[in-house]
Amino acid sequence: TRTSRPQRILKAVQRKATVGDPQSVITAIDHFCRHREWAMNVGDEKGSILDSVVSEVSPVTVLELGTYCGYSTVRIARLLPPGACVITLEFNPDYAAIARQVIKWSGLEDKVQLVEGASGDWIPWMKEHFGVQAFDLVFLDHWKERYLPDTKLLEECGLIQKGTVLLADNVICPGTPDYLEYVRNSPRYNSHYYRSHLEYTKAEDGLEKSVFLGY
Ligand SMILES: O=C(NC/C=C/[C@H]1O[C@@H](Sc2ccncc2)[C@H](O)[C@@H]1O)c1cc([N+](=O)[O-])cc(O)c1O
Ligand SMILES: [Mg+2]
Repeated sequence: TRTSRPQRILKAVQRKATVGDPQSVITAIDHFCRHREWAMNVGDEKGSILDSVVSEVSPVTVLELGTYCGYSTVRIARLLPPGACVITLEFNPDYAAIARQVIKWSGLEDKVQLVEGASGDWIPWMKEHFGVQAFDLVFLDHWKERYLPDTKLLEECGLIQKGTVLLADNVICPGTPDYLEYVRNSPRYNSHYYRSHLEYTKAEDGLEKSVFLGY
């Protein structure tokens, strides 16, 4: 049967990128998705905003919800200092298998912990299983209807503390209205919208950065 789109993205990485060079992996995926087949990576334009937030926060522990092919995982991990890591949750085993190979090709496997499973099942175990005290940065890019329930779950589990930064993709397209309403109206978050475009297109989209102010 036909290969899957994630398999074709991995092939593009293996053909065009240099092992151990994360930037070449990012460039290969962006070129493939801009000129061959669109795919739901955060992309180069929103990716630059993601980079600036990661650099500004300089996080020790990052949680990514929704790995897909590992594009944003590589973008985040390449900016982390030694000792810092990103835990990324992926529900689909086929996507997870591709992402592991993309992350390995970039040479960043030591900074990444890819966990197969659903965010709702894994978040309550984060402290016990990974020894996480609280996340410095959370990148939300999974099922859009899970953004709000998972944020509330992270709060309940004490994984969001004063200063934790939430960065959410697709708050305009496909859109996460209930999440946006929550973080923008809650007195416990300071929110900012970074206007941009849906990856590889001219449609509007953006990232919402929300800093937790504590209880
Ligand atoms: O639907 C989108 N993203 C959903 C992403 C979902 C990813 O997260 C898990 S679900 C999961 C992972 C972890 N825990 C629970 C569920 C899926 O297996 C997929 O890898 C999307 C759509 C568009 N678009 O234009 O249509 C653009 C984007 O940038 C998008 O991110
Ligand atoms: Mg997205």
